[in-house]
Amino acid sequence: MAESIYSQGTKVWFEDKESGWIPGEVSFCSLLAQEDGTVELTFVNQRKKEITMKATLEDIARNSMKDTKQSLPPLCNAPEYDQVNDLTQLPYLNEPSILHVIRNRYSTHKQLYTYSGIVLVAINPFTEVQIYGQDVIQMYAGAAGKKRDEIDLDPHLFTIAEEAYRAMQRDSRDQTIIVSGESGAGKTESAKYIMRYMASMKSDVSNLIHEEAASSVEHQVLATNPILEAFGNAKTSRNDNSSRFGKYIQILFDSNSTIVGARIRTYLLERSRISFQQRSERNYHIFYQLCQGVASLPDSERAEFGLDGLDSDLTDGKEFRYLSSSSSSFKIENVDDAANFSATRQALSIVGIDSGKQLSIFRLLAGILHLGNIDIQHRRDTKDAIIDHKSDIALGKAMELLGISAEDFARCTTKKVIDARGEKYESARTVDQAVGVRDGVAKFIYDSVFDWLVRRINESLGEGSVVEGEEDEDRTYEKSSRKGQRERTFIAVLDIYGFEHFQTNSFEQFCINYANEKLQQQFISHVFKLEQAEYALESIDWTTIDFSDNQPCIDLIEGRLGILALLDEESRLATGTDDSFIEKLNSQLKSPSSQHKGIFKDHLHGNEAFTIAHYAGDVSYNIDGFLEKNRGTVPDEHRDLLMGSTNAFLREVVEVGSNVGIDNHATSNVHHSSKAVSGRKPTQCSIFKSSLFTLTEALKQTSVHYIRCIKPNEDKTPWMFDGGLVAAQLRACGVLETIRITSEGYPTRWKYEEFVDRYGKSPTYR
Ligand SMILES: Nc1ncnc2c1ncn2[C@@H]1O[C@H](COP(=O)(O)OP(=O)(O)OP(=O)(O)O)[C@@H](O)[C@H]1O
Repeated sequence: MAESIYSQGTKVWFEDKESGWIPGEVSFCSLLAQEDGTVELTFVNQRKKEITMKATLEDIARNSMKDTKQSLPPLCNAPEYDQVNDLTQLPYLNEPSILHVIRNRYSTHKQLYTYSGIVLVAINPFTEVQIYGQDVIQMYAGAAGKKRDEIDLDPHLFTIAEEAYRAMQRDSRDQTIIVSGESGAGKTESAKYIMRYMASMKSDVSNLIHEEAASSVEHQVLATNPILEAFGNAKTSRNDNSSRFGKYIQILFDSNSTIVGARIRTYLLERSRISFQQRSERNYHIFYQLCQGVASLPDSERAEFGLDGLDSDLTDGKEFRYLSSSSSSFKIENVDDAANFSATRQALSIVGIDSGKQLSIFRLLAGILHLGNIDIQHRRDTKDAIIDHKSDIALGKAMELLGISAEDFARCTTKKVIDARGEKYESARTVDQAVGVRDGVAKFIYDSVFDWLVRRINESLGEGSVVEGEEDEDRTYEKSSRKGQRERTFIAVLDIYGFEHFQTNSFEQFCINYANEKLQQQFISHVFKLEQAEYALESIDWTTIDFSDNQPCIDLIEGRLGILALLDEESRLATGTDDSFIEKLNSQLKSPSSQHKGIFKDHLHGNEAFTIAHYAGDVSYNIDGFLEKNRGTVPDEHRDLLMGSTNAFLREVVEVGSNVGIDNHATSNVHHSSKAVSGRKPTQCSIFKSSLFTLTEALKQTSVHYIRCIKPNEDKTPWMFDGGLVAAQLRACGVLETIRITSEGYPTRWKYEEFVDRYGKSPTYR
């Protein structure tokens, strides 16, 4: 059979600098030496270039040249496969063939979705497409219970939603739909369509989307979207509505498969955005909504908040430092912040956060904005920090809103208390330190407000005040839920940031890529198991097939003496700095005998960064700010000030914010059965690690479905397909890896009849 693979006229793909891949064909082939089966192959590509290669039949069968390890050109599929719904139906599974099908479906036929086995590949259209209406929902719901190839419907998000719903009903088992992809790829939009689909299963969805004041559970579940977006999304250079946190939303169903509530977990809200935004980016939407919508608030609050003046012409009103670190306009094209403010308020009311509580939230947000306007200067001739008197008004306003004494705040911010063998004395902070403390307080309050909101939504939508992680142990399928109904199973949507690799990568990318390593591991083992199951079904020997596991990379990050452990150790030392952290990394992880050799790599530019060989490629992390971001907390004096505030809501919020970390940490310590680190404030990475642990454990208990969102071009242009960009994302999200696994085994799949039809003929070598 090997002889006929590259017979004359066979279509192949060639790598091309300009277009990624271009077609070509075998123009001539001859068997040079019968004894070792050496064949000379001549190809001509689309650019009329001739390429000649010598290969043995063994090389051809293996698809790589033994001597050079060079690959032979991948084979092209026949044109009738150009639009297949499922990539795994391709007789030849290789990168160019996959790209060709996806490109053809997307750019020519305006089809966003393609299956790749258990994965749905979703390409962002960057324009409105009429495929999510009630009529379409009904079509997909109408196909209930049928297999994909038994229905005459295009691949769709709704197929995945429907499959999850039916599997939940059939198996009484929890389901998770993992939606991943890079920023702007369409995860949040996809997650919303799936949630709408679920919400519509027993209701009239047109009501759910348009009706103003319904209070059905479905409506409450959908109302979580605008709330989370207002508080957790921001304009970034890549996406005007970018989610700056990960979320796992479980939609809870009773035994009649009716929605009875929802439960939300969130991961790692980006805190740094509160005090600083890059050029052309914004702070969280809610701040602009509040400034633009303040006119709609009662007069007393309007005066108290001190935001007036901003509601006239925001483009040149940059009164608030926290909203003006980027030089861009405050406005987002086609976004009406004032209208969105009323939508956010309405959604808050729907989930049971009344207007009194809403004002309490806005009071804290206004407090944060004024806090940012407190100027910190040098005391004359020294480096010591003092609060500039010109910002006394901002200080007064911020502290009035936060219910804290301005004098106490000013003192604690400019001076720190040092405890030297039981004797306490005050020492001045530098300006940088004081600014860091001021911003740290703002970030801490905002993060706590976010945690509080999530907890309130969970209480109101069915979870009660269950601590994250606890319910995984305690939970039974018959756990009682709200309104006296019984929660039986859930369908969850995990909307999580994909693998990130920027010019400069920091703590956030490190955490995100760590999460992706964990999810990738589960994904690959899932795919591998399915592959094995298929071989078993066909009675094919699969014992020789191996796949590369990313466990060594996970060990490097979360192992006992791995990067996270060293980061935490250094963060807890009063003397710890970013420099001492990287020195520690280098000394502990870089020795020639280290088990992490090849995964923890030298950085070309010395001690500013470290490099990890991730499954999706090498990423260098700049260590600047790692420790500060990881500590992520406020000094004890400030915590005391916040906890002693006369603003009862701030106290409540700070309590929730402080406990989220501690609960997580305690849970993770139980899980890992290591000694509880009592009295220590959990660091950001330890909180993240334990919430990831809880997540991966939860995923193991559910049946998982995968949606990989892909950004087809950087310019957000509808129907434009940049092959190189798409290939990189398919690699990062594991689609190409699954193809590789398949290729390690049996990459060519023909139906018996097709096989006889093609290979039943005699070889065509001359
Ligand atoms: N199915 C779709 N139909 C039409 N437009 C879409 C669709 N999916 C995404 N978009 C467009 O792409 C933009 C980015 O999508 P989305 O916010 O869902 O990306 P994301 O992957 O969640 O990004 P981030 O990680 O930054 O939150 C949307 O605001 C919308 O304009």
